[in-house]
Amino acid sequence: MASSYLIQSPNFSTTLKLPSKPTTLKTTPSFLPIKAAAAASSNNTPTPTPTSKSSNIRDKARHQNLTNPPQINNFSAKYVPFGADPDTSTESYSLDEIVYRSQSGGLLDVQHDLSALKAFPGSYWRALFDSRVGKRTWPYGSGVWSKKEWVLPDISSDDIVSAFEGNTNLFWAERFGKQFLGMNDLWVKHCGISHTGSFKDLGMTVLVSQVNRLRKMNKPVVGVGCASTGDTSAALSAYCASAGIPSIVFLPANKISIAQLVQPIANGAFVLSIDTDFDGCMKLIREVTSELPIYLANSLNSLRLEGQKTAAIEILQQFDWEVPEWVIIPGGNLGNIYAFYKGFHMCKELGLVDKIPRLVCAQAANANPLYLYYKSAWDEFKAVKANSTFASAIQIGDPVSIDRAVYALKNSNGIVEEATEEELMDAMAMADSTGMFICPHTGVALTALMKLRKSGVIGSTDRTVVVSTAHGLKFTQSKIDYHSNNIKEMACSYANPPVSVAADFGSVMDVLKKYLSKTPKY
Ligand SMILES: Cc1ncc(COP(=O)(O)O)c(C=O)c1O
Ligand SMILES: N[C@@H](CCOP(=O)(O)O)C(=O)O
Repeated sequence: MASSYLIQSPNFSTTLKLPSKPTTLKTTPSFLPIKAAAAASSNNTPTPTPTSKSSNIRDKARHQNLTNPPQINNFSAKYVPFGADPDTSTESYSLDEIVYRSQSGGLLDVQHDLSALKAFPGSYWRALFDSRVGKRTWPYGSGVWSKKEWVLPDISSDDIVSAFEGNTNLFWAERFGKQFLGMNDLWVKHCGISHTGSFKDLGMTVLVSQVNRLRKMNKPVVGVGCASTGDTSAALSAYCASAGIPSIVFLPANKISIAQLVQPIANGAFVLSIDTDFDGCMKLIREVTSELPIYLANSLNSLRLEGQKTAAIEILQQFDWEVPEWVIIPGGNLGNIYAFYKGFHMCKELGLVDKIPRLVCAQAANANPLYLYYKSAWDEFKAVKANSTFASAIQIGDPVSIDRAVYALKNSNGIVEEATEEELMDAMAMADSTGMFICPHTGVALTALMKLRKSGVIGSTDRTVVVSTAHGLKFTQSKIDYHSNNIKEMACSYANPPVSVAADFGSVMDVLKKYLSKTPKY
């Protein structure tokens, strides 16, 4: 048998058996608790275990830290200019600084000390992450914080603001795959089945936790603000409300769904409805956050992407660390496509897997600046005026993360596709007819899949994951319009309107018989 050693996982409830002891480990990391740490620090005086009546999961985590104090932590992360050459660039910032842009005005990236993480083999990280799933140990019960060492290694668990987000369902789209695409290995990662109904929760737990820490450090942060097409504002306001931090949201008037609008209102955010589009709101929030001590929560802030990247790691985990061929993601402001790339790339870099999937970014044809750039063979990027789309959360013409998206696509042999309004609405209706209840943005991603299947780029047996970014219940009006055949110049080919019928037995029987005569096997 290969040499192995036993440690207890950081949630203290699972003993991990690791294949081999890392040879380059110099200090005992904070997540090598009880047995290994006790051996490393034999004069620890145990403190009494809190009784279940007097303690909560946060207290228990604190107690574990007392009995098993964090050892010298090798892991760290800092901001660096996005795309800077690590051999020549010396510019970097602590994550405790309030900075969103590099000196040259470019984007930032959170850079982890990979050499410290590499002291542990991929098998170690796989076993550690797997050991935390399905537990309620603070904060590791969260799908994001179960990867804490790769997200915000320095933050105290006490400062974390979490709704135990992540760990979302990876749904086998058996019937949709077979019926519409001739595919047998199609999966939908339901990131929208989440606390506030979208993938934004993954990034917002990280950002708001860091703000919580900054405020405890007396840094000048009076509130947190964002521009939003709906989902970012919902997540921001919920996490801020949970931590008692003021949130301020800039929304384009009449351009987001009622279900999305009511979320920040209910969570007590200061909501500004502004007579412009998302790009206009984004410009305003950037100006405002450079004048006032309001922390910027959009994905321009690279902290957000550290949380969002965990969805990619989770997909690999859910496939027992087998890598799918394709991952398809709807794109708007374009932070998420880079977040997914980063999650996959880290897993490869740190030896958890040996390759990464090909990424597809799917845009609405009415808001397609990335698609046009891709089609020009990356010749020249031009922002567009985004037109109205049922995929309203990606009605964005000047995406802040354009450079990140291009990097992700170039380094994953990626593709960009687009979906017209009719295509995305039909795709949504087709998926719903097989038992899903997806949002229009997921309809955009499914359209991209259908086109790539039709052209033969994606094969019938290719393992493919479509990322569903928001809950369908946030977008019911678009479904109502479609199923009522109430959309101008759209055939609504899969509409399924309700049948009005008189309240008598004969009339009900007549319509039922007519219906049943058309159903197979009757
Ligand atoms: C539901 C939904 N899907 C997709 C996206 C696109 O994500 P990104 O802006 O990171 O490209 C957004 C937000 O922009 C969204 O709210
Ligand atoms: N769809 C987003 C648009 C803003 O994106 P962000 O990721 O940069 O915050 C939203 O829901 O507001």
